[in-house]
Amino acid sequence: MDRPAKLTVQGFDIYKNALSRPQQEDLRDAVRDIIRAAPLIRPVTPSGKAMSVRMSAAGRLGWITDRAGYRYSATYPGVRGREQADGQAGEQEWPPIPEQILDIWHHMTGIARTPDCCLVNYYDTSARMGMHQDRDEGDFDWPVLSISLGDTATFRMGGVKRGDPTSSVRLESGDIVVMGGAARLAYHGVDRILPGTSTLLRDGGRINLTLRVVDHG
Ligand SMILES: O=C(O)CCC(=O)C(=O)O
Ligand SMILES: [Fe+2]
Repeated sequence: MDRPAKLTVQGFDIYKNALSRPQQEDLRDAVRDIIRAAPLIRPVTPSGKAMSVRMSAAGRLGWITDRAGYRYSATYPGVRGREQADGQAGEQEWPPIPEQILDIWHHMTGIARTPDCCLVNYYDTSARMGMHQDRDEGDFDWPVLSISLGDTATFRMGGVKRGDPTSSVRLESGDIVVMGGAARLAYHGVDRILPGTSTLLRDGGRINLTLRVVDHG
């Protein structure tokens, strides 16, 4: 994997076309394995509103949200079919972060430390994500790395204050974004998914992976 060309927009480092089609297919299959172990759930925000994005995670910690708040959890909050036929949420750990995803993190960031969380977001063509900061981690010196797979998204980037001017870029399958430095606490969100823009995912939609060092305590 070469170091792809970088475009910087409002402090967000955007690497277009960073992953080849075979790499994207390999990642797609790795994500399928994660989702098999920890099926996608549609989380609710602390106010009780269902998110349009569905989520899973891999790693030591997964980011979750429910009525109790936004946080990282060492266990999967959903109900797993086979072992949890009684309908009780389990005390099941998240699956490990696949090696090829860790390789991308190390290669793109140059950071030796392994991320704690690989959040998996699945957007169907009507899903979006409102403008927000990623601020549930314990240390904002570590960047967040994001990988896009499947249909193109319109990704909106702002500043560190809500209401700062924004601009948007199209993130296509195989693009990588690194949010570090000034952009680490910048607002960002996904305005929309452009249906039919990729053949990577059989049923369409978009997968976004975000890698984070959580570093609590
Ligand atoms: O889907 C994306 O590109 C961004 C996801 C995101 O901002 C997040 O999961 O915090
Ligand atoms: Fe985010």
